[in-house]
Amino acid sequence: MSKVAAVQMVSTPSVPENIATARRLVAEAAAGGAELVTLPEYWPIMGMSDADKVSHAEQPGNGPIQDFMAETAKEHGIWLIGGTLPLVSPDATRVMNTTLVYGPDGKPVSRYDKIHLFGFTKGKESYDEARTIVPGGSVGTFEAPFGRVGLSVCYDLRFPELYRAMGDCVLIVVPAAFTHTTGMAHWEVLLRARAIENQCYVLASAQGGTHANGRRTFGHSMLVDPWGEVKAVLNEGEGVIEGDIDLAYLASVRESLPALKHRKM
Ligand SMILES: NC(=O)CCC(=O)C(=O)O
Repeated sequence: MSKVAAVQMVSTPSVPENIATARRLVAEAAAGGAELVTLPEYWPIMGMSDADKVSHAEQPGNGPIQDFMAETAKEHGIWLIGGTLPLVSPDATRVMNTTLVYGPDGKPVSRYDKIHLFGFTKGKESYDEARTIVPGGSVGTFEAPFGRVGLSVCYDLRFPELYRAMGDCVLIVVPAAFTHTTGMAHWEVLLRARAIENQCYVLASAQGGTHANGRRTFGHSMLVDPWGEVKAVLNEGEGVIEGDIDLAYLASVRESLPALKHRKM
């Protein structure tokens, strides 16, 4: 069995403050025995205006946010899935919303740029990520000691074909910042659906509270098992959830209900 953990945050407009919070919560997860820890979407910048978010973009391999993640993975000897951070894109006015994964030696092992960009308008609530983010174009996975891990970000959760394209994963991670409105309606159902249809664990690390920019995020960081059962959840506020990846259990679910073998397309 391998222990994994998800960090939930209510990020503020201050990068140093968010780094301090992430440092404390990742240390707590590692002290609890987690081998793999994931941070939420835009954990260093979620509380900022869109213009400020773009101005904090880092060059790949260079910047205080990436330095922190590399040092922290090494310090605790963990696999750190760095939620997302803004990385510079060829388009000077927009960024890539990127997940970087670090191994226990602190070296980067994988990169995934969020593919599906969120858009939503209901009454006074309106979001259009395409204004500040350039979409990625490739699937992201990496091999952890317990098996393949698939990378996705927030709104990606609504596109099941992305997860099929990852191949056979033991664990899917979903750093997120779901809105409170859409989260109430869809978050848990979508996470459980992805776990059930891919017969794997799903670990989601969320933003969960009211941010300085007025945005309210849903929280409910969650670990779901391959049968679709919720094993751990944190409703709101910052904190850590953890649980086990049990490969024998995953194999037993796939053996008793061989849906993945019955696929026709
Ligand atoms: N940051 C996001 O991708 C938000 C996605 C979301 O809230 C949704 O309902 O989907």
